[in-house]
Amino acid sequence: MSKSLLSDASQILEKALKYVSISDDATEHLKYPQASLAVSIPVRMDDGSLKVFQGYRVRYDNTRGPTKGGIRYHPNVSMDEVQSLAFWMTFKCAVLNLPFGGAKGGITLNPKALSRMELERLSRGYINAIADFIGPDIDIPAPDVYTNPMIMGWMMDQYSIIQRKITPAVVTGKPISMGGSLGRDTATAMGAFFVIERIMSKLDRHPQETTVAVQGFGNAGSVIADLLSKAGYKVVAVSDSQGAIYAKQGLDIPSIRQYKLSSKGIKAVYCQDTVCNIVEHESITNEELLALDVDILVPAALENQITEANVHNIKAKYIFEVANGPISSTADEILAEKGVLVVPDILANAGGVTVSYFEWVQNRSGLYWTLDEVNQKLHQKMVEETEHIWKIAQDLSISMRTAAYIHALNRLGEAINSKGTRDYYLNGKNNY
Ligand SMILES: NC(=O)C1=CN([C@@H]2O[C@H](COP(=O)(O)OP(=O)(O)OC[C@H]3O[C@@H](n4cnc5c(N)ncnc54)[C@H](OP(=O)(O)O)[C@@H]3O)[C@@H](O)[C@H]2O)C=CC1
Ligand SMILES: O=C(O)CCC(=O)C(=O)O
Repeated sequence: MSKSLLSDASQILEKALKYVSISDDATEHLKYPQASLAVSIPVRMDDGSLKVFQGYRVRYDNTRGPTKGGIRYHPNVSMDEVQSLAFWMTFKCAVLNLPFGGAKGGITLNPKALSRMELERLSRGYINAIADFIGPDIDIPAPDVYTNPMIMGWMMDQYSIIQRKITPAVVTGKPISMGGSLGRDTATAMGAFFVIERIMSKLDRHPQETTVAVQGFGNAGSVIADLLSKAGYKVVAVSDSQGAIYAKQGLDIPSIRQYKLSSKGIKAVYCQDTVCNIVEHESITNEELLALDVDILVPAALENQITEANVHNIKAKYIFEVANGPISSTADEILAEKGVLVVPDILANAGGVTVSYFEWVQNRSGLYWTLDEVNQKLHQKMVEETEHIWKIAQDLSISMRTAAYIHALNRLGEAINSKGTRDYYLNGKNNY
């Protein structure tokens, strides 16, 4: 039987726990998701038929605060995937020292096959089904793959209808007009950019002589490609679910973003559309993109993209995991042996949840920040935690991933131990 994604994801704990003195109770506590909810969501389709979709929400651990994590709409969503994503959120929030635990949600579907009205009914139906499981002090959803501010707006509105009061802090990543934060739309990539810049400067690498390939061209991938190319990095390849394009001399990212907005796939750029100023390039596959001889590889699509099957083809020197879980645990070990520097998801993509935290704070205080304030605070947090993790990795001669988990485990272990044993004596009420 193949290993579940969650058991593969949690392999890292064994490595990190060797360096951390936390109690056996705390260790045991972190092995399992605290609460996992599976729901059926009936949706009236535009043609009058009824379709039932499967949805999930998992709260992995709430010791450090209400749980936090995005909602994914994708055909591959399963309970195992959502539990793994919630596990990563727990450690990510601890790495960034946010007052949150980890959660994640998802619905199994291809959202591209639904009309806007069907999507809205589905999103509101999902909130009806999970309303008792979430809340501004309990669990706070946000966007992830194939969800966006519009969907977050519907979800916040539906929750407010159920509660009979406007409750903006129940969901982050909302439209600005509904209490969203400035800078949340670019936050995942902006946070990753701050981490990349800090690590490249430590390694004395200059943008102009650094080539980059980015897999995935959505909220995270398209913005990081743009930020890097504007900073002078040579972004030579980008991709989406349909395929990739490559240009040795570097791609014109703003034009490709513009082109992608018109909802044509990246590969269609190859057909030399005259409206965009796109440099000469060739069409390659996603698999070929991962194997390019570049300095930096940025997986920004889905999990398990680099596994035992293709890890030996990887030529990049540095990998920044903007996607969650793009490297399997076995591949991660092989990359470490090859001397590839991997900056893990729980640091590299934590800008999104960090600005979600800022949004939650703004919603609760009623005071809203400028874009500069948001980005300055984001910069400060990303750089501070990058420095901590870099130092742990250097001091102990271990990978950045193990260092990041050590950093998170110290914070989580302390919080779990501070709570004592009261959780275990609440007569079944320990799942709030
Ligand atoms: N949004 C956020 O705030 C955060 C996201 N992340 C993580 O970043 C990753 C990307 O999320 P996000 O950008 O928000 O998602 P989006 O839905 O905005 O974009 C996903 C992108 O990935 C592409 N894609 C899908 N499947 C594949 C595939 N098999 N190969 C290559 N590309 C593929 C999509 O292609 P197409 O355009 O053709 O559909 C799309 O360009 C995920 O792992 C997510 O969990 C992490 C932290 C925060
Ligand atoms: O913004 C958030 O709350 C969560 C974002 C997310 O899902 C992630 O970091 O993977």
